[in-house]
Amino acid sequence: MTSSAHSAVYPLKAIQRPVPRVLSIAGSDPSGGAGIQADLKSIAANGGYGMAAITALTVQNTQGVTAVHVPPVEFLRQQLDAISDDITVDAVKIGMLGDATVIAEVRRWLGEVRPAVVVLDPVMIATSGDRLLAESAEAALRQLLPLADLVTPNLPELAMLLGEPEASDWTTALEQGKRLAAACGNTVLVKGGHLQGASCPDALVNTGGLLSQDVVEIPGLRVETRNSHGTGCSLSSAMATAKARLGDWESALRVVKPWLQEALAQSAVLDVGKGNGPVHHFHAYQHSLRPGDFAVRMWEAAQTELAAIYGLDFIQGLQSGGLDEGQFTYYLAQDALYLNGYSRVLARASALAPSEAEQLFWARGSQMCLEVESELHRNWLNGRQASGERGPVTKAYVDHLMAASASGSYPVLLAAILPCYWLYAEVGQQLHHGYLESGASAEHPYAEWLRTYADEEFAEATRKAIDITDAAAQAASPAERTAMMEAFSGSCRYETAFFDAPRLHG
Ligand SMILES: Nc1ncnc2c1ncn2[C@@H]1O[C@H](COP(=O)(O)OP(=O)(O)OP(=O)(O)O)[C@@H](O)[C@H]1O
Ligand SMILES: Cc1ncc(CO)c(N)n1
Repeated sequence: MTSSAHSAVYPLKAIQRPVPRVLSIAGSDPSGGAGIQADLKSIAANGGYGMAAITALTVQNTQGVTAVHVPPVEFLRQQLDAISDDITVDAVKIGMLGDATVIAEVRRWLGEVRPAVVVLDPVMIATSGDRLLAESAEAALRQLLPLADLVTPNLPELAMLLGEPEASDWTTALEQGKRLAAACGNTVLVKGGHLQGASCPDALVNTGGLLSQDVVEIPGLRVETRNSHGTGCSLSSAMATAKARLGDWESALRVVKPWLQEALAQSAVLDVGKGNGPVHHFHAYQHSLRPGDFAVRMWEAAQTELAAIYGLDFIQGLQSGGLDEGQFTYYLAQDALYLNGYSRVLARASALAPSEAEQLFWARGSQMCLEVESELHRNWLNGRQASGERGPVTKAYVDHLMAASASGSYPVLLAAILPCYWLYAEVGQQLHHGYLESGASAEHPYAEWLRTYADEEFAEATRKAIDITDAAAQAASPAERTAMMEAFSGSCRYETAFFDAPRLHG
């Protein structure tokens, strides 16, 4: 491709760093919702590598700030220098500064390092109404504004920086934003968080021609929630990160605004604190599965069926030895028929498997089924009076497996296959265990059969089948996972019905 063709594809956007290195210079909120704790989460959630130089320690939770400690400013200098001596900082977000000595130190560092992106959140008063900047430091903060590329005041802070009354409507807020932007020569992000009403817009304001127009407004709906602790911190650090990643403020706000709206909307999930709780920075990740998660979900779904299985006359009779011989024969004969169909379904899983290891695993399983089938005929059904016809449950179960196989989805097929391994291994282990507990009498009429349940090779194959299915679920789409749970639960119900079939149809 020629370079002109390239610039035709990307006429406006300079894609910058894939993972920008973003520094937050801010205060600590031990409850994790605001300050550097919020910044680090916000930076990570928006694709950056987060760093933090701490200006001040607060004692606060979701109900308010009760104390502030500003460590000696020399220590902040050491933190800042340690970072910039070693690391290229792609973007900086500045939050709580505490007092004028801290502001002077940050000003010195900015002058020396000149980071490419500087976002200043002029934190003065917390959501709870507590002061986070000494009153005597307000003039110093005003003088720091021109060193930032983007300033993100809330409406009370915007008014205070201008020395005007607080705006109570959006038009007035935008006018104030223009005055501040003109005075500081940079871009102001005017935030609608403190407005009344159903809408909650934000706007980028620049009077120097830096934006596509003087005011770029991104509309938004107000989320009905008390959990707005740290929204300002989260927004400003997200903007620093997105600017470094995407190259311009407008693109940054277009991705950050809906992200923050969703973080507010999903904040209740966190259930943190009795006051104004934090937002859910990682809401986008909550649907992703970690290894083992899906196996746990399947296991939970199987519990009702397992309980039903243990309650069956067939299982109790097998355990006690009181099971009718004819029912046992029916069960064995149906098992042989079932295994033939199951073998074909495992062969299909082998054909769909994404790796040779899994292909081999299911192919071995398929072969094993046929071996067990002929073993049933040779050793167990030999000499017994059994019909060679598939009973209704056997037929329905195999049809269910065939349908999963016909779906063409490997994860769905595995979910349908799994209960035959898992529930059988589980029930078999319980029965064998019960047999040993009761003294392992050789007189037990089904002693020999109960001993087959102690097969460690089958237990090992079951563990592997669970792992493979769990991994397939991780790679599957949400819709496929829903289909997996359906297929899995369906097979669990057939496992129960299969043990109950001798009583009904034998
Ligand atoms: N209820 C809400 N619904 C949707 N967006 C909101 C809501 N409250 C705040 N926001 C958004 O959150 C961001 C921060 O706005 P806000 O004006 O609340 O800042 P702030 O007062 O500095 O925040 P903080 O609570 O951290 O001090 C803005 O993008 C704003 O639009
Ligand atoms: C440390 C800290 N910074 C900023 C804010 C503003 O929300 C806060 N509450 N705490």
